[in-house]
Amino acid sequence: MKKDQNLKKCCYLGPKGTFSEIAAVKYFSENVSLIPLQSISDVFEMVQSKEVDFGVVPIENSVEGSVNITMDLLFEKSDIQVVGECVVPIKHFLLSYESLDLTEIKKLFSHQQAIGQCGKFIKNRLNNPEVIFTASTANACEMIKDVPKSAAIGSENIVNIYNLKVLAKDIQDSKSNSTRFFVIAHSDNFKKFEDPEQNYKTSIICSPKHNKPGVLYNMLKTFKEKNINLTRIESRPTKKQLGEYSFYIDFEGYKEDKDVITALDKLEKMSSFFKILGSYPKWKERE
Ligand SMILES: O=C(O)C(=O)C[C@]1(C(=O)O)C=C[C@@H](O)C=C1
Repeated sequence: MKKDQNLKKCCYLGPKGTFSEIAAVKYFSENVSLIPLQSISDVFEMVQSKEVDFGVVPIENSVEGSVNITMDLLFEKSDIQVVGECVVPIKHFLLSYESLDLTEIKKLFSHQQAIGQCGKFIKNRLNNPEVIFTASTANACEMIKDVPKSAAIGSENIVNIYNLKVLAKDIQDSKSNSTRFFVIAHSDNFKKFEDPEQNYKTSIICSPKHNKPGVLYNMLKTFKEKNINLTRIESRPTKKQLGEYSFYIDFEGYKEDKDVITALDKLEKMSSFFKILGSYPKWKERE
């Protein structure tokens, strides 16, 4: 990656070799200087402090669902805007510094999402190893260095960085396993998108004001009335009281479109908490 003084800076969950790094490279190509950090929460803090221009964080996986820490930080942190999305196919490799038979592995290290995405392989092919969750897949590869009979789950990219042996390839349960990432920026650095030809998506969070029959139905009806296509709806507990939820909604459209403004105005009136996370170009694989 280039180290040019004039390049914009983008931080991500490191160390080098994570899927978050793959996402950042895929999204920005060579046009950014990459800064690996130790946690997703460090990425949010660095973006909030304006020390970097962008951060790349995982938001959801096709098998394991939402990345809760990212969901919660999007709720909590102010001055953060979602300015982009990127989808990365996730292929997991079983890696070690030793040449081991699969059944010899006593300790298995990886990120919780990666372990979840390889659940069937771990159950069917390994001999019930102790599973240790790590801050990232690349961090798992660092951690197994001095642990005998250990292995890590990580990306193909990491094999050469750490000089690892590949014990098994493509071990994810689903062949179409993929993770969606958000590109975040400080609101002050946010430049309005002005390409009318682009297809945009918008992400919001809202918590209904009242817990009564039909509340969610009425909230969602506002989108139907304006013919707005929802692409995702997820809930997270508000953490205030059992049974109270915030809804994370993604839909097609730009936050300043006339119909979107009308729908969101209505929705805000029904909400005790309401936040527009941002509008961003819908992800398209580049040729
Ligand atoms: O640990 C990594 O390599 C990451 O970039 C994190 C992460 C995640 O949190 O979902 C990203 C993509 C994969 O789904 C597995 C792990």
